[in-house]
Amino acid sequence: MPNQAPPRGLFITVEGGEGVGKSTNIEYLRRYLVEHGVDLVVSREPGGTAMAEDIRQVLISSRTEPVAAMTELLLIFAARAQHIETVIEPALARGQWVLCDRFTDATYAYQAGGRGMDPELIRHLEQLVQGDLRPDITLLLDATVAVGMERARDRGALDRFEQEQLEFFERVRSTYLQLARESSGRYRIIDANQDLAQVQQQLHGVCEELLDCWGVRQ
Ligand SMILES: Nc1ncnc2c1ncn2[C@@H]1O[C@H](COP(=O)(O)OP(=O)(O)OP(=O)(O)O)[C@@H](O)[C@H]1O
Ligand SMILES: Cc1cn([C@H]2C[C@H](O)[C@@H](COP(=O)(O)O)O2)c(=O)[nH]c1=O
Repeated sequence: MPNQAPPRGLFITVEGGEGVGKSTNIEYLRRYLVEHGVDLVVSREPGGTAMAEDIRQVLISSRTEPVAAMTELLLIFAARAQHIETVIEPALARGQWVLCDRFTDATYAYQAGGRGMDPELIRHLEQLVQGDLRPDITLLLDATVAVGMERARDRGALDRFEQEQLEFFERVRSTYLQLARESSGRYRIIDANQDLAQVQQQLHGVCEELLDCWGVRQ
């Protein structure tokens, strides 16, 4: 009898502005899903492979030379191409779930919303680099810019993106909220202003929904 391919894994992304709690809550999600038997790959963007992590360092390092918005955008998609081809696609094809800290919605929020680049340009690159690959579900951790930046500052030195003006982060936040409205079927908005226990209570509900969805796929 021919081997049957495993059902394709679920592609989950976590988005939000600086300091809203993505890393902290990805660890909560990872633990919950693994404890419930999910074969999971956790990754992040920019990054997720040795080469893409090198590109991440180039992107986030503070520097005196001004960085052209186009250079930034192309580096982000170069890292993404490497990440998709060597990590994300193979994992999904093996039936593993992929939980990724940021993906292309971050490019719409930061490069289009924050920097003012034309979203059509991002759509072209998205199609070129990703083909049909899109997240199945996106969790948006939404907090006010004041709350997120206070948490980011308490954590330590700020990187090149974190040194932007408050208006930049307001545009990033409103772009994320607009994306969530436009793709409401894919998005789950989590109120990340709350304390950690309350945030994780909201995430618990999403995890149950994800496991139900998994049951349907099996
Ligand atoms: N709900 C919360 N209430 C209070 N503090 C929190 C909460 N969530 C996270 N933190 C703290 O805020 C800081 C930033 O959290 P974390 O690094 O998880 O955010 P992040 O979204 O990954 O940040 P960045 O995108 O800037 O890397 C950490 O010190 C974390 O312990
Ligand atoms: C994927 C992606 C990321 N960025 C920016 C946003 C953040 O400031 C940094 C990554 O650091 P973090 O620890 O995840 O906060 O990169 C971006 O501008 N565009 C993107 O597509």
